[in-house]
Amino acid sequence: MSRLIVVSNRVASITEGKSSAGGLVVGVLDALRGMGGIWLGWNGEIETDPVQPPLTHSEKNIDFITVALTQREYDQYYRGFSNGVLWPTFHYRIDLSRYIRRDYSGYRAVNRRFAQILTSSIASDDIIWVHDYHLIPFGQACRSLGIKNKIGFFLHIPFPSPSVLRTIPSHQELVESMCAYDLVGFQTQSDVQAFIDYTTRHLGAIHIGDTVRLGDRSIKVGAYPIGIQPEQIRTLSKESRHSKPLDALREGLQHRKLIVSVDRLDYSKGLIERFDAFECLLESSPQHRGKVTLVQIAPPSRQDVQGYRQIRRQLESTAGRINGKWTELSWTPIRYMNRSYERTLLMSFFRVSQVGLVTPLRDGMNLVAKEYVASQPAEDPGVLVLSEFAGAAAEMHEGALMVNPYDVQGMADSLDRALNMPLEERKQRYEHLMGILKKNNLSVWRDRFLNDLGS
Ligand SMILES: O=P(O)(O)OC[C@H]1O[C@H](O[C@H]2O[C@H](CO)[C@@H](O)[C@H](O)[C@H]2O)[C@H](O)[C@@H](O)[C@@H]1O
Ligand SMILES: O=c1ccn([C@@H]2O[C@H](COP(=O)(O)OP(=O)(O)O)[C@@H](O)[C@H]2O)c(=O)[nH]1
Repeated sequence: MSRLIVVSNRVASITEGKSSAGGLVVGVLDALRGMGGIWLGWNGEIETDPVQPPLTHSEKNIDFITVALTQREYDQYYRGFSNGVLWPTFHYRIDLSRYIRRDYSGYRAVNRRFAQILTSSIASDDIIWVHDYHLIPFGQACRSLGIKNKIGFFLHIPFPSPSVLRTIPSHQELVESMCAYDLVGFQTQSDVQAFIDYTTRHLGAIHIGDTVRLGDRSIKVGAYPIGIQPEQIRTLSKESRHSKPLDALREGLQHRKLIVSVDRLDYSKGLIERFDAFECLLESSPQHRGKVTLVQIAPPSRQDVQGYRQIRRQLESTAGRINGKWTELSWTPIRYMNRSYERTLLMSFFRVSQVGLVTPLRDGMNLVAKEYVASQPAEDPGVLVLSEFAGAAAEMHEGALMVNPYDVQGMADSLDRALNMPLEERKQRYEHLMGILKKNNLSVWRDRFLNDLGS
């Protein structure tokens, strides 16, 4: 049987119970656990010495091959081009993008290095599944080393419209390199369409059915929205019901209603607009004052990348201003926490809340939206308030209360509606959403992608 080789920038530690913030790691780990294989990627370490050989170890049915980055590789590949250019541009924040030619060269060099490492572990019938924007040219690097295996690429973040993508000076080379894959998968149909638009308009590719033809290459393209394991999340959500942190949360709330939000501290997540919307709710619906608390969990992320420190400062000052204005002796409106929690605990927080507030300005998928619903008690479910710009909106728009995160008053109105929603309507929405989550769970995502890659 052919083996699965997963290649991604971030590699999870499989240690049970260890928290890992970030949807890619959570999703890929669950997918690999199911079938075993190899996982190649960065181990999160930065070496001061020149390039170190890769480290290997096995845990359960997964063999890990991990690589430390040198400081220069980290600066150019991860901090520079991946998170200083690709991330902001693909999330439509071209104002935050800082293109430096040297970083782009470093980005390509790390992709070549990872491909080189793979050559010593690969068998001819292995299937290679490459993940995310850090590794766009990885497939091409493999091809130039003579690797002929099936290679699929899945982009976890949005693919921008051609006019936005073209702001990256090396856009053409980048997208051409995506054509070295046999299958290119995206989170939503609009991402697929944007890729087809670019390749047909700017590369002269031909689009026929589910393939794009460029020269002698034929690349399958499709939408593969990443899912979760709803039953597993449901079980997790009940596991910590007697834990100290949950007791502390309950005690602090004093029977008030709870709105909960969980995001990496990233400018794409719409945190400032969300805090403004919560304040707008307090202003426009006085009956909620003193009766509802917003808990925002926001673990710091990529703090050495430009744009992230600034959003952190802005959020601290927004939360401080709102709390300064509205706090009473027995009530703090926003509880803002810059730390990560284990998923088990997060799911239990979701379970005791009345509203899950997920309002990114752009997001590839947003697994938190799905986890929120799966954590709810069927007999008294909370309401998901969801941004139309999250990838999850394509599947969840009928069951969630949809909002435009740029419309602060609109979000406040939806919060008011969610907080007052009758039980019957909440149950109907929940049942509908759970049906979708079960139908397109994480195994379906993995199997659909791998079947299409293998066929
Ligand atoms: O590895 P980091 O730089 O610390 O960042 C964490 C991860 O963030 C992004 O996650 C994305 O994948 C999710 C699952 O498909 C999706 O729901 C979410 O919308 C995306 O933003 C990033 O794409 C990963 O590569 C990072 O590891
Ligand atoms: O303190 C935290 C915050 C987040 N997460 C997990 O990290 C993932 C975040 O994925 P999402 O797709 O929502 O966004 P991303 O961070 O990948 O952009 C979800 O599975 C969360 O449950 C976690 O385990 N602990």
